[in-house]
Parts: sequence; structure tokens; C-alpha cells
Amino acid sequence: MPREPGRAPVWPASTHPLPSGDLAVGGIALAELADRFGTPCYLIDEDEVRARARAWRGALPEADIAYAGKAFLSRAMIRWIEEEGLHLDVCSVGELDLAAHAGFPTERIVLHGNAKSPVDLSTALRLGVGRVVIDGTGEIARLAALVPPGARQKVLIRVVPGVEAGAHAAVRTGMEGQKFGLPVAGGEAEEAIARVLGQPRLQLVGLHCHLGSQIASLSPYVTAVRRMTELLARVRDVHGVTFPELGLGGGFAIAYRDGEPAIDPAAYAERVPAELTARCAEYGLPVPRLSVEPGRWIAGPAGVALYRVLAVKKSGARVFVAVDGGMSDNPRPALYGARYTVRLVGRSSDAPAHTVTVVGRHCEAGDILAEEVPLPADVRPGDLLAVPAAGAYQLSMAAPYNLVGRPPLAAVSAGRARLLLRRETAEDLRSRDVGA
Ligand SMILES: Cc1ncc(COP(=O)(O)O)c(C=O)c1O
Ligand SMILES: N[C@@H](CCCC[NH3+])C(=O)O
Repeated sequence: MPREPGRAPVWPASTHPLPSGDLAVGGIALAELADRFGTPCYLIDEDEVRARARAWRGALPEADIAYAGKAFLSRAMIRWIEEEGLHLDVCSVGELDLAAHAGFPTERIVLHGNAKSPVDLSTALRLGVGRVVIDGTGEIARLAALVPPGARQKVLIRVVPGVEAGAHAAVRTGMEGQKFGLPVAGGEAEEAIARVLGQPRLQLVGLHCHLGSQIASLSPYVTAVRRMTELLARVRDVHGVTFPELGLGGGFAIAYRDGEPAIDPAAYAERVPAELTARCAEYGLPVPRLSVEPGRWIAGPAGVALYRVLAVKKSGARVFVAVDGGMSDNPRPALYGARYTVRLVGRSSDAPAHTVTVVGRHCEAGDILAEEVPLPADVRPGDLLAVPAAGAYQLSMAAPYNLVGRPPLAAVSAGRARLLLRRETAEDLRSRDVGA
């Protein structure tokens, strides 16, 4: 959690060094965890997840905090989020099904998605999800047709406010010209609002926007509030309606490397709701109940990835340290040029640091986990490497490329570890092949 504004540690708060040179996370040595669960493996610190959920709840007690499950979901994660009083953002029938099976109260679920399938929509309605966020005009009649006679489904409309933010083009969603939401600028948002208001089986409770991901500054959120309230005032003037809710999405940056900026929920809570209150007063609008959707911010810093070094190789001027995982469990460097911290754990080393590139085991030259990072010069096969800030958009985006099964995940807390997701085996992979 940020202990000073704008900066955040990259390791879970429970992390501490051991005399052996190893690190302990959740009260257990990483070498011990690697022995027990094998490598590569992922760890998630339950107390860190809970503390991060509480940080948002505490900062914005009047708002709904919906954890964005796309960052990482498992039954235990869903239970922690539920127990901490958060809502849950899902974007597929798979996420919805897991949440429902884990006993998450469906009225606290919000369904997103730019291309919701008929099954996504019918399952959401059958399970009674609290909110569906309409992302396109075509979805309005499709959704309304599924609502049983006499019932009304609460919906929000996702609009594109024209705010550019986010760490990489692939994760920027606040501007026109990308696939999500309905642009305010071209009039599509207002047209959709009029259509939804004309659907007796849909109850429009608010507007929503999500600007992008890994956003390290508060100013895009402030600008979004201005654009959203301008739109709310126009809608009130044209249609005579105001809405009780406003969704401002997630996208809050975390630090992956020392010194990188992160969003502080307390700082967000100081600026964004104040802007909303001021703009609503200016337009004579009632202040809507805010919802925010942190994903990465809650799961990311609670996760640690552990890899075993398999090979060390010099090629030209570069030294490559190859490990037993790679882009199949962490595609983020390949997708977004994401940069990570890597640390030798399990033993101490007095060797001077040298710059290496940590690569995976996959058949692609772009299978890089960490470009140009310092590691002790005696790093060798058999060594254990740990990567912090690994809890979001890694296991959730993992795929068994080269038929390398996805790694296991264990939860750690107060000196205890338990398996949450088992390793995907060659047999798992073979057994889904039902052809020939
Ligand atoms: C609608 C919506 N809400 C919330 C999030 C969560 O984003 P982040 O994990 O960056 O907080 C996303 C993903 O960017 C999203 O699409
Ligand atoms: N997968 C992206 C974030 C996408 C956010 C989901 N809307 C990342 O790892 O940075």
C-alpha cells in the first residue's frame, strides 16, 4: 500500500528478508514455497489483498468498490472480496459462473463487456446480477427482450468521455476510436441514453466510464468527472431525468519497480468526489453515488511469481537468464512492453550485480520476462528468482503455449500456505483434445 503519496513498494507488506538471503512472504520462506509447490508458481498474500480492498473501502465509504475480476479470480479471491464488502465486476459467463458458485451475492455483481454473448446476458439475468453495463446500441433491445415480463433490469451505459489515459495504447479506453463504450463526442452516448429510457424493462440507474489501465495520475479522473457531469446536465435538460449512480471505472496504477508512481486511494478520495460534488452543484444536479472498479490495484501487489533458472547464456553483449516459465504465464512484457523487478531469492550472493535479460522457455525471441535487470553475476541454473507485483493480469491471461501447463497458485498468510489453483499438467492438456 502506498506509504507516501505517489510511491508504493513493489513487494507485499508481509515481505521480509531472512538471514539465509531468502525472502519470506506471508511468513514463509520463498525457497520453502518453491519446494512445496514446485516452480514456476504464483503466490498471493491474502492479507495484502484484504488490506488493499479495505484501503478503497476506507477511503470511499460512501461509494461502491467493485473489484475488477479480470485482474485475477479464484474462489478464494472471490470470498476475500465478498468478506471485505466489495462488489465484483465480471465480463464473461465464466467469471460470473465462478462468482455465483463461490456464493458471491449476485446483486453485488456488475456485468461488463463490449461483446456480450447471448449466454452472458441470459445467465446474468437468470442469476440476478445487480447491474448490466450497456456497451453498445445493439445490446439494448437484446437485453430488454430477455427481461421477464413485469421485471426491470438495472443498467448503466458505458460512455466514452474523450479522455486519453493509460500506460499503453492497448489499455486506453477513454477516447473515441477504440472498441469500448459509446462516444459522447459523436452523439452515440446520448442516442443510447434515449433508447434505454424508452425501454420499460430496463431501469437506467446511471452512466459509466472507464478510462484505461495503469493510470498513474488523478487528473484524467478529474477531467472525466467534468465530462460526465456535463453530459448528465444535458441529459437532465433534454429528458428531464437524473441518475442515482455514476461509475468511474478503475485503472489505478501500481508500482512494478521501485520508485514508480502509484495511485493512492486516499488522494483519489480527496480529489475526485470533491470535483463531483462541485460540478453537480454548478449544474444543479443531485450528487450520484460513485462506484469505482480497481482490479490491478487490489490483486497486483499481492502476487509474487517464483521461477527456477534453467540456463544462463551470453549472446553478443547480452546475458540471458532463462527460467522455467515465461510468456505463457506472463504475457505482459510481450504485449505492453511491461517492465518488472526480479530478485534472486533462496540464497545470498556477494557477487556484484550485472545486467541480464530474464527470458522464458517458449519458442519466441520475444519471450522476455524482464529486460535489462540487475542480478548477481554468479546467478546460475537451479537458482530461484522472484518477481513481485505479479498478482494481476498474469495468471488471468496465462495460456498453455507450447503445451506448457499453467502454474499453480498458493495463498500465503500468517506463516501458512495453501494451494488455490493446481498446476495444469500434460494430462490436463491432452485430455481436452477429443479429436483424431
Ligand atoms: C470496465 C472496467 N473496469 C475496471 C477495470 C479494471 O482495470 P484495472 O485493473 O486497471 O483497475 C477494467 C480493465 O481495465 C475495465 O475494463
Ligand atoms: N491486461 C492489461 C490490462 C487490461 C485491463 C482490462 N480492461 C494489463 O495487464 O495491463
